[in-house]
Amino acid sequence: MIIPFRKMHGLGNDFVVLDARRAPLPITPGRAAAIADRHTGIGCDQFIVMEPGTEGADVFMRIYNPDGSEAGACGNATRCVAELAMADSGSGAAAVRTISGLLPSERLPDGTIRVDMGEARLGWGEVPLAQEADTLHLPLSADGVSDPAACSMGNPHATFFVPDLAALDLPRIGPELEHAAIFPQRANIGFVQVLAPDHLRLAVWERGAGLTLACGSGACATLVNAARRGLSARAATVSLPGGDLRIEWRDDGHVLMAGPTATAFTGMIDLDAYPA
Ligand SMILES: N[C@H](CCC[C@H](N)C(=O)O)C(=O)O
Repeated sequence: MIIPFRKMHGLGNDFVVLDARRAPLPITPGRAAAIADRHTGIGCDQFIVMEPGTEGADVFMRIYNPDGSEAGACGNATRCVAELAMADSGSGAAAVRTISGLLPSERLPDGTIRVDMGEARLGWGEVPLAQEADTLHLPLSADGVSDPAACSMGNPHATFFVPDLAALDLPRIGPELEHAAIFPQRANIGFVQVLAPDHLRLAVWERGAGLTLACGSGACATLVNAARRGLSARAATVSLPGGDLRIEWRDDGHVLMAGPTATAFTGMIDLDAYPA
């Protein structure tokens, strides 16, 4: 089955996007992982399938990590899929549904996309954690980092506050933290340096993907955790290796994320060339 694909990214966090809104596609976790492989597939941080929208959504977005695991949120991909839905409808707004909820999105005058990423979930059972714990101070550490906060944006995030990001060996400590026993569904691990109350520098070791140039849900979780700790305001610029996102934790608990989208190229893919 030969079909078109679109290679997109949000600040370098890159995606292969397939469109299954008009007809279902034979996608399995194994085939998603094979297509995401950067040597034997097209290669991407997340594999995205657009499906028909339900219950007020213009589109349903299914998210696979390169290890084949399905994720409940992907902020950078949400902006990209919202952009595609808006281009199709000719409107300046679109609602994207994921397995975690409905995400209203809009194009801002400067051309960036702002997504209401929904409420940050702060309870230990919502992150989720394996046992009851104070999500502001988790009993977890690794070489050079300790005492993270945690929350969910529809996917699990831990946030370590560090004095100097450049001093950390993230490929060494990321995997052990991602798979720590306290995270029954693993977790995305953020490392943040607070530059100012309205400016955070963040790097994320992503669950199922490793180090990425940007993580939208991670930027949201980081801002929320920093504000909860009194280390930042409720709105800030989050600077990731791939660029900046503007994040706001609204008084109603919803988290707004604004940032760019880009299409790198389009092409055709033969799904039968990839093992199901
Ligand atoms: N690795 C994440 C999914 C992608 C998140 C990230 N790319 C974003 O922009 O939010 C997880 O397993 O929860």
